[in-house]
Parts: sequence; C-alpha cells; structure tokens
Amino acid sequence: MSDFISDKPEQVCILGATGSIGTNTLDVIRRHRDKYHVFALTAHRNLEQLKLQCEEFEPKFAVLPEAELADELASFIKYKKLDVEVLQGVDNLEFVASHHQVDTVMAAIVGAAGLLPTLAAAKAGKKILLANKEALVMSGAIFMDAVKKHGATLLPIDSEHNAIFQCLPEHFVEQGIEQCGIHNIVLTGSGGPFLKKDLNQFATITPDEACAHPNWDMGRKISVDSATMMNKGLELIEACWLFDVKPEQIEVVLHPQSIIHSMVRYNDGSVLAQMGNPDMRTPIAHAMAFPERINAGVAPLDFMEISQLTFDRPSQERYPCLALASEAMKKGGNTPARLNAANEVAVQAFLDEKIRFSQISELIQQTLTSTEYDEALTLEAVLAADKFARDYAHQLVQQMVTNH
Ligand SMILES: NC(=O)C1=CN([C@@H]2O[C@H](COP(=O)(O)OP(=O)(O)OC[C@H]3O[C@@H](n4cnc5c(N)ncnc54)[C@H](OP(=O)(O)O)[C@@H]3O)[C@@H](O)[C@H]2O)C=CC1
Ligand SMILES: CC(=O)[C@@H](O)[C@H](O)COP(=O)(O)O
Ligand SMILES: [Mn+2]
Repeated sequence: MSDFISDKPEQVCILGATGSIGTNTLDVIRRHRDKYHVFALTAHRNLEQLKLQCEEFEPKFAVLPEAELADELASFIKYKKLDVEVLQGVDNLEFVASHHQVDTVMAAIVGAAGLLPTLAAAKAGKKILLANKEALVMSGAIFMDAVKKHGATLLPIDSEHNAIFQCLPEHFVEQGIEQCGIHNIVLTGSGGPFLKKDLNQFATITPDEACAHPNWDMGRKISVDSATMMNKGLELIEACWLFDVKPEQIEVVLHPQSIIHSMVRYNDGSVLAQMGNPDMRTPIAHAMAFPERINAGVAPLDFMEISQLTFDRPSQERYPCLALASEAMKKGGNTPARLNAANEVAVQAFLDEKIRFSQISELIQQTLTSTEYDEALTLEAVLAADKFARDYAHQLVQQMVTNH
C-alpha cells in the first residue's frame, strides 16, 4: 500500500513575519497557497506591515508583544471584518509556536528574543525552519537536546547552513560527518561592505554604510554583523551545533560574490558546493518543501553573467569579531551566550550612534573578559549569563559615550 499523502495545506507559524526572512517566507507561500496555510504571524513594532499581512493571509492568530500595538491591530481587524484573533504579550509567541494545529514554525525573530518561542516549537515537536541563529548560539546544547528529545525536525534557513545541509549525505545525522568520509566544512562569507575599506577609516563608518551589504538585503542587525564578520562567527557556532562538528572542522573562506553559499570537502578530493543567486527565497523554499523542490521565484543562476568567483583568507585585523566567536565556541559553557549578548548590545549602540564601528569588537572582548565563565547547562543559567553580559555591556556603552 502506498504511503498516505496528505493534501491538506501545512499550517505555518511565522515568528518575525514583518522582517526580511518573514516577508520572503510569505512570498514563497504566496506562490504555493495550495501547500501552505498561514496559521499565525508575529511581529514586534512594524504594525503597518502586519496589518497588510493580516489582510492578505488572514491567519488564525496575529501576535504582538506590546499591548498598545496589539489593541490598535485588533481595532483594524474588527474594522476590516477579518477572521483573525489578536494576541498580546511575549508568552503568546510561545503559545502560537507550540500550538497543536501548527505543523511548521519559521523561526525568524532577530536576536535573543527568538530563543524561548523557538525552543517552545522544539519542545512541541514541530518542524522548525531555523533562521534565528542567535537561539542556537546562546543555547546550542539545550536546543539540540530538545529537538532530539521531542522529535522535532530542524532545517537550516541560514543560506550557508542550508547549503551545507544540501551538500551532506542523507545519513550524516546518524553516522556523523567523519563516518561519511567528510574532511571538513567550508563556510563562505562575503566580507561585507568593508572588505577593501582603509582600516584607518573604520572609526567614521556610519550605520547606513554598515547596513549596505553588497549582495544581500537583510535586517539591520544581521547587516552590521556581516560588516564585522560576527555573522560568520555566529554561523561557525551555529554550524558546530547543527552538524555536530568542532570549530577546527570548519574553514571560513572569503567569497565576495556570495554565489557559492558554502561547501563540504570530502576525503576523496571531491568538494560539493551549493550555488545560486543571493536570494533567501531559495533556502526558505528548500527547507519548506524538503525533500521536495518547489519554485521559489528566484531567477536561475546565469553563469555567463558571473564574471568571476574569488576566494581569500579573512584578515584578523579587519575582522576581530570572527576570532572572538571562534574562541568563544572553543571555550564553551556560557561563553557563546555572553558573546551574543554583548554583540547585540554593541550593534544596537552602534546603530543608535552611541559607539563607533571599531568599538563593537572592543566592547564584546571587554564583556567576555569581565563576566563570569560558567558551564551553563540549564536554560536558567543561559538566560542569567545573557542578562549579566547584557547589563555589563550596557555599562560599557555608557562609559564609551562619556569618553567620546
Ligand atoms: N535577513 C536574512 O537574509 C537572513 C537572516 N538570518 C537570521 O534571521 C533572523 C531574522 O533576520 P532578519 O529577517 O534579517 O531581521 P529583521 O530585523 O528584518 O526582522 C526581525 C523580525 O523580528 C521581529 N522582532 C524584533 N525584535 C523582536 C522582539 N523583541 N520580540 C519579537 N519579535 C521581534 C521584527 O518585528 P518588527 O519588524 O515588527 O519590529 C521582525 O519581524 C536573524 O536571526 C538573522 O540572523 C539568517 C540568514 C539570512
Ligand atoms: C543570507 C545569509 O545567510 C546571511 O547570513 C549572509 O551570510 C550574510 O552575508 P555574509 O557572508 O556577508 O555574512
Ligand atoms: Mn548566513
């Protein structure tokens, strides 16, 4: 007898629906309304965008953490006579992420705010499409344990990790990468907008310059992370947890064109690469439909248009954040959580023009040296380390502002 194939659309909850990943996810869904149904949308401050999304997709739930915005959305929903229930408060992010009617959760909230709802989805055994790399950086062991224990399915959305996943053999989860004849993982990074900028001019970099990524259109926090290459550092940690490898098994390679999204190097000399135009709808569609393939609306890669694909070593002087992240992963315990917290505070302070671009790495380094190392194997310990490092980093911002 053939397997029963459900023709009911998959019920999707999008955490962070109004962001870059959230809107790209909705664009993929828009092309496949027969396969996917939007069950819940969550946002933070972008009320206007959420109103439009509620009108178009009419989810069962729309969640906003802040009461005032939620009330305004509820009035809009009533006025438009939409069949959408508006929920307010952060606890409701977890409620929708773990709702029994939800099949798939797109985890696309930026930063530590995404951890608890994404973990709730893992504990409810959902199919998780993971964009929120910070959740894994903060609590990799806890998160991966929850995925295994509760039978959740974890599929990477981050373009590099999705690429690596596509280049790995199917049985890598059971066997581990060494048993699969794999030598190492090659994590590619563009180097961001300051790949060639004079180091003497780093102190005067503006937020808009830092957010002008050469290849990808992303939210402001991850764009700054790309400019410092902390993004690659967070991705190195993310890859360690997703693929059960050590930092030494990952080689970071600069590839300014962002056409090869990452590679797997095999012992027989083969290197498998996943390529494509830099458009997040490819990894989103890949993970949503896996193991099938669906149309993502992405233009086919035109080799005649690509003049060259180049590779280089990242310079430690230009990108000190990359080494900070790699060291944090090697040190382990609560270090990646403290690194992430300090980075979030530093990036926000830079975006608010309180500190200089070159002070981001200084602030992270000082926070790591001055806050306490701990094994941090419980969620409470991770959250405490996050809070402590965040508070410490805020104090450093104040000092830096005063000394300006
Ligand atoms: N953009 C990209 O191409 C890629 C992103 N990622 C990762 O995906 C995640 C999302 O990135 P991106 O889409 O660029 O980010 P955006 O800033 O564009 O979007 C972030 C989303 O999270 C919501 N949000 C922000 N803060 C909170 C909060 N405190 N509580 C609840 N929701 C919140 C925002 O709501 P609102 O807009 O309403 O304020 C928005 O919906 C990040 O972890 C990033 O590292 C990974 C690979 C590629
Ligand atoms: C699209 C994506 O996955 C981003 O994380 C991307 O990797 C950013 O580009 P960088 O390679 O410059 O960090
Ligand atoms: Mn990435």
